[in-house]
Amino acid sequence: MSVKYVASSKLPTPWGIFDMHGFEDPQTGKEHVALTFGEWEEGKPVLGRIHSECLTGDALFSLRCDCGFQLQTAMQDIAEAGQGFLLYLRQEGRGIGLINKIRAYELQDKGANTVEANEQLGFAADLRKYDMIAPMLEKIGISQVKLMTNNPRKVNAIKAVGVEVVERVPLQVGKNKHNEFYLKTKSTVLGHLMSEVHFHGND
Ligand SMILES: Nc1nc2c(ncn2[C@@H]2O[C@H](COP(=O)(O)OP(=O)(O)OP(=O)(O)O)[C@@H](O)[C@H]2O)c(=O)[nH]1
Ligand SMILES: [Zn+2]
Repeated sequence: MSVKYVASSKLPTPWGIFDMHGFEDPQTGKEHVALTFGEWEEGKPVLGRIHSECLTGDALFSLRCDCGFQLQTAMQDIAEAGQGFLLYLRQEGRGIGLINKIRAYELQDKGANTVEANEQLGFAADLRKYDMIAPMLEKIGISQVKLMTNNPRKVNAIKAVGVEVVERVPLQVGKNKHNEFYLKTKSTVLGHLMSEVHFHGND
């Protein structure tokens, strides 16, 4: 199995007190985190987000993408719903890593889109893997998920590792003038489902 559960603690946030569970992947050396909020009956679908690390958006307030806004909104929505989970997966830059993402941003500053930049660097558009989520979800007692995402390919990749996704919940936040082209590329090239109507925040 790809990841090992290590320890749990409380995580107080502006939206409420989550429980935080740490996992280690001995093969990659990556440390992944699961947050849980409230309680659920085993076997019932649970609202949640499977979030890929974006240091720039999640921690450094970048407006180049929508990651930080999605992270905050997901945590807020989970707390408001009274129950839910968030898996924070350490696969920065869709799996190419932080420094390569900065290289990709440099190419994007010169006109490439997010996919072209990856390809110019010799990477596929999306190198993420989801095999670690099955043991993480099992540990926190979840077998069926209502997944907050705009990415149907991610839904399929998650189903492919044996997780039942019973519903896709759109998570369209954070559109601004710096990420307009990026979000457009995600919807036209990467297949993300974005409707103009749902965008809000930082316009
Ligand atoms: N290589 C690369 N990675 C990026 C870029 N912008 C954001 N990322 C990474 O993309 C990942 C998030 O993936 P997204 O494609 O934004 O969204 P998603 O997870 O597929 O779908 P949602 O669930 O709708 O957010 C994070 O790991 C970010 O670090 C970029 O321009 N180039
Ligand atoms: Zn981002």
